[in-house]
Amino acid sequence: MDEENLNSLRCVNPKLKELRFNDEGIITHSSEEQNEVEESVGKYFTYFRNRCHAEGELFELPKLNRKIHTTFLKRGLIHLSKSYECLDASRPWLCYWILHALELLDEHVSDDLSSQVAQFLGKCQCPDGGFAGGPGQAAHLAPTYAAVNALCILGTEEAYNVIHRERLYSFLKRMKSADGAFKMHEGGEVDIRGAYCAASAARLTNIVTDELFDGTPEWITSCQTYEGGFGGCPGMEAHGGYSFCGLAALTIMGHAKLCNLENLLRWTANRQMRFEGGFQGRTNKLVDGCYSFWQGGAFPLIHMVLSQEHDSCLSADRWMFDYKALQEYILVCCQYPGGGLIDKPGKPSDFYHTCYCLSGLSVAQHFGGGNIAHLHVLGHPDNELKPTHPVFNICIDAVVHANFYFNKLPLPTDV
Ligand SMILES: CC(C)=CCC/C(C)=C/CC/C(C)=C/COP(=O)(O)OP(=O)(O)O
Ligand SMILES: [Zn+2]
Repeated sequence: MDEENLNSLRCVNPKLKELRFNDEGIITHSSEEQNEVEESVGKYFTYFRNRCHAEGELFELPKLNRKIHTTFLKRGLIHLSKSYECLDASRPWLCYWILHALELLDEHVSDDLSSQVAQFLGKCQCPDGGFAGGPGQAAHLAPTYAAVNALCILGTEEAYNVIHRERLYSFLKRMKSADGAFKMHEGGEVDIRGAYCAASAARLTNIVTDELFDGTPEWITSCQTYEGGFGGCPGMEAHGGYSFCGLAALTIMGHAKLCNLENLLRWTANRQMRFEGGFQGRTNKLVDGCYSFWQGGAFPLIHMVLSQEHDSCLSADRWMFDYKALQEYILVCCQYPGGGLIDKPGKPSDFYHTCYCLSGLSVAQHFGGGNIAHLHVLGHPDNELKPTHPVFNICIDAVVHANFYFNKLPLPTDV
């Protein structure tokens, strides 16, 4: 199409009316948005630096406002505002997001509240196994993953005993298709989240059998795209959320090498934004604090597998991503003054972003060099979070404790 036609098309098609010109040529709608984000993020960095200079040495360190985030989180465990009504089918998720954020901050939940949460999650468990988004709803793999994670974070005998392992196993088997993929719920969509949610819940509760994941690693691998990341299903666009699910599920199944890890590493590393320091979820999209974990969490997993093969080029001082820039984005741009963390400047806080921004911050602090031996806390030393387990995204001590408890129990007999 020649220049003249292109110009008239822009005028005719209302969807393209956002297109603007500048001296260098066309600015697309998405590059316009990218410019706006860079401008607002830039203001935050500038504001932070000016404030540091004004207030002197003591304030030169970006600080995690633990107190205000803790207050926000603890209130959410007891009371949710009306704006959370739309998450009525995601109630175990809310428990998980809040509990995980609190454990990262090393905040204690009282025995009484812990017991109330465990009992509530028990009400979300379905008679035929698995957990639903709320009491009386249908079992679904996503809230099942969230409920198992939340109960493992609580880590009490009462919480562990909520999980009916035999029925959980039966539910997971019912969700499995012949090609190795998992559907999210009875009659529901098949996508890579299903494989991860099933693998994570099964591994934590020690109900993994060869039969349960027969063909699953191959199906997951078929979701890797030409870009290097994973799509939700074969043929879909690569996305950080799906890539994490694919890689973490393959890791649980001991088959991470089935996919092309070099391509995945290149694609993931290139999703870190050169100006903002945070990650985008997919090519040509905007930075978002939650991808600090969905993308950032892939590095320790990739490191774990590749370092077994190429020891020398993956030593602790060969960073796979800019862990300082990620910490800076989260600390400077993603803390909401009223408590909680956010997607990007200008957005309100919510429990999802609080959970995944803090999870990403934990990864950047503890796994910047790939393995846990090297801690790099940007800013105030008090910013240090507990290390999250990059496979399950609950803290490592909670995984160890759950393994200790469930690995003593026998595998379920076929039901
Ligand atoms: C365990 C589990 C259930 C994991 C979920 C993983 C996850 C976050 C998947 C994201 C899916 C997706 C295509 C989002 C795009 O949203 P968007 O278009 O609003 O955002 P974008 O512009 O940043 O891509
Ligand atoms: Zn987000």
